[in-house]
Amino acid sequence: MSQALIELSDVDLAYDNKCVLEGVSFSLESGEVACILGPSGSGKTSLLRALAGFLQLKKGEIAINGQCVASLHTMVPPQDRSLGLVFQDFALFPHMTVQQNVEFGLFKLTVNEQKQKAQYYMDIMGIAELAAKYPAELSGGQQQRVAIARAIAPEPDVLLMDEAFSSLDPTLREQVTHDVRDIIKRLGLTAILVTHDQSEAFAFADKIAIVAEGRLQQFSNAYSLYHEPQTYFVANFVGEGVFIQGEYNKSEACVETALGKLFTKVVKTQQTMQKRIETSMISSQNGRMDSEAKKSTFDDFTDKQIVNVLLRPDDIIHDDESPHKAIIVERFFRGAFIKYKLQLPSSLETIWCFAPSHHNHHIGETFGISVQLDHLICF
Ligand SMILES: Nc1ncnc2c1ncn2[C@@H]1O[C@H](COP(=O)(O)OP(=O)(O)OP(=O)(O)O)[C@@H](O)[C@H]1O
Repeated sequence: MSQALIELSDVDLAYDNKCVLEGVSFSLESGEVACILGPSGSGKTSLLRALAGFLQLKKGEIAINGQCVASLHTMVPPQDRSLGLVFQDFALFPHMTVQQNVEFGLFKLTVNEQKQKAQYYMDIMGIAELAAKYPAELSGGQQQRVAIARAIAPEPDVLLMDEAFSSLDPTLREQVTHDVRDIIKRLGLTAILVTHDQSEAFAFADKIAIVAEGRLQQFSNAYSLYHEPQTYFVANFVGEGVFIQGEYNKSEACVETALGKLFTKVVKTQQTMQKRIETSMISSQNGRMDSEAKKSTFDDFTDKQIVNVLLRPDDIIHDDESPHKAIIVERFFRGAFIKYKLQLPSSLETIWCFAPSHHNHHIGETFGISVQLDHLICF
């Protein structure tokens, strides 16, 4: 098994004994790209600062390349951690040209080597023709490329970026995010980006660490975060979706909701407080149950227990043949599809539904819906 390049073990962070994050553990292998994602004030930047060597740990350990760089009693300074840093405001030296900025971290090399290496990374970042310009003469996107070239030119083990794309306008941002990921992957760099923007995290990262409510909620790839959320917070935070209530029916081994009976199999997760159910099939219309569901156990649930069932807009299909009807309370035209907010008449709960754009209905109309998903998440 390959060794982790970065390993955080049971890390606690605090300011003046006020805890920000507790028990954070995850690891990254060489060449992996990760994002730290979470709401404002959740501790993303604090975690990056701890990785960079600007914030002392309260507990736990951070190792880079197998060497402990941070613990309660250890704080290897930033310059000795083999890191490249890119900040939200790029922090370029305004009195230096692009070339001088990129050469800045190469002071240990001869002048010739500095020029060659700077040229190489300016070429890679597509900024070679800007070499003689000053930061004030560059666009935001160009400044960002210079900041990354400066950070990676000394060939650090790890590239750390704090909201590195957030000052770019949305169109440029999507393209630059894509290009930078491409370059990072081509160079085989290991990188961590802090962001509050989930679509940026989805586009950029192999793995995403979601921090909120004082802890690491989940560390996994985007698909797992969306389809297999481990906590109620992640289910709510990632993607779009709502919870509707259901009642666990032990004798029929299903969850009864306003959209019919959902037949399920229980999947054990690390969570002890929260329960996740995975359906092998939804049979709200015909009451069927597949063989996997029959084999299931429901040890975590008691009969008639009320559970919250996560429904994503893409789980709800406009289906006029369905016995389940819903009233359109809001609609958002999105070009290729329409996003409808629907109210279920029997429970007054609201759910979302994506329908193709030609399924053009208006507020107040009622239409048929069915649930179509291969797994279902309940808490
Ligand atoms: N130097 C500091 N001294 C005291 N408290 C701090 C300090 N820096 C951050 N905090 C607090 O720590 C918590 C986490 O802050 P942090 O900046 O890490 O969050 P964040 O997720 O990066 O937020 P944002 O997305 O808004 O930048 C916040 O409650 C913040 O007020």
